[in-house]
Amino acid sequence: MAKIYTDRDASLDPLRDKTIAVIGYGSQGRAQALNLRDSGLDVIVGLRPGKSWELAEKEGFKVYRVDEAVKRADVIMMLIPDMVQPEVWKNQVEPHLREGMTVDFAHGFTVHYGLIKPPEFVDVVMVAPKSPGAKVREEFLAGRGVPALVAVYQDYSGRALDTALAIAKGIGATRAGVIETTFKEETETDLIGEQTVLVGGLMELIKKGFETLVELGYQPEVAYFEVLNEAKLIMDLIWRYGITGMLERVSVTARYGGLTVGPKVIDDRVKENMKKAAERVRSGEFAREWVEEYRKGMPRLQKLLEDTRSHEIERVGKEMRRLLFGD
Ligand SMILES: NC(=O)c1ccc[n+]([C@@H]2O[C@H](COP(=O)([O-])OP(=O)(O)OC[C@H]3O[C@@H](n4cnc5c(N)ncnc54)[C@H](O)[C@@H]3O)[C@@H](O)[C@H]2O)c1
Ligand SMILES: CC(C)(O)[C@@H](O)C(=O)O
Ligand SMILES: [Mg+2]
Ligand SMILES: [Mg+2]
Repeated sequence: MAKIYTDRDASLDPLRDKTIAVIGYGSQGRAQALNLRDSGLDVIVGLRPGKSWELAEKEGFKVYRVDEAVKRADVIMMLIPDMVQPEVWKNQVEPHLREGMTVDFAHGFTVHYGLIKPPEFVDVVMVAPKSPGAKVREEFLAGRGVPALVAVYQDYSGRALDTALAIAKGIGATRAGVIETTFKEETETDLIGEQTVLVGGLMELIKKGFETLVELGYQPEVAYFEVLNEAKLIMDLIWRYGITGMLERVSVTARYGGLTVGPKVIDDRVKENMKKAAERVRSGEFAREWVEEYRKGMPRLQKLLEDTRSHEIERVGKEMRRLLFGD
């Protein structure tokens, strides 16, 4: 049984009288910095000059260059993109680390795949929200939290887990539930999950469902409402009530059709494909490919993004979202 921590099991004490430097003010950085500050903790932000710097200052933070922020802090939160972390670490973080500091990650990628090798005199922990950054903030403001995973990679002080749990509490995650894991388990499950289900799988399922309806001659707007907009509404039912709970809340016709046809569409070959993707993550092959793509300037990523942007579902989606949300 997984070890799960909630608010009762965590205290903010390990972070009191400490300065936390949140490095990066993007998706996770902004959400976590704001939540930690609202939890009464001392937070500064480390960045390079640019839009994020202006935003963080506008939102009331003292902002410093990364090296300067590291010098002023006791706890460093590495919330910049995974591929950017190794260089920033080498040039601006590592040279200024002092004995007994804590370094926190929101994903284990760089440490697990050996792109960052922390010195032995610091605690190395991870608090990985199982959520996009915007929701980390939104749920916190609503008095709730998103679940997270917590892990200790290196326990120099003997109190690394307490510090990690304090971070989890400060960002609101213990309100929801925090599971203890390892850097390896978090890194591999996060990558496998986002590639096969959350980002890759969902996106492809919706696109292929849309293409199928449009190719059969149905109106693209009808197809959009059917397979994209309503996917969120059905997902909300699964999220809140579970799969059986969702089945209980759709028509008996949908229940029978879904249960009989679903496994024919998403068949065992899909699972075999998922296992292949998982193997590439577990062997480090995906990480090597991604590092290489990043070094080349990400031409493949740009091309794929452009193809996605020009897909018909995006054109129709823009119109339909204007109707739904007025934007
Ligand atoms: N995005 C998510 O929802 C999410 C969810 C869970 C975990 N994570 C993890 O959180 C970490 C941060 O990811 P993110 O998506 O929030 O990042 P992001 O892409 O939103 O980070 C952008 C921020 O990093 C700053 N930045 C970029 N390069 C920099 C540099 N050289 N020096 C200083 N600052 C720089 C930018 O100014 C900006 O403030 C990653 O490890 C990621 O895997 C992200
Ligand atoms: C939000 C996700 C997909 O869960 C996260 O893992 C990420 O990499 O952005
Ligand atoms: Mg991820
Ligand atoms: Mg994730």
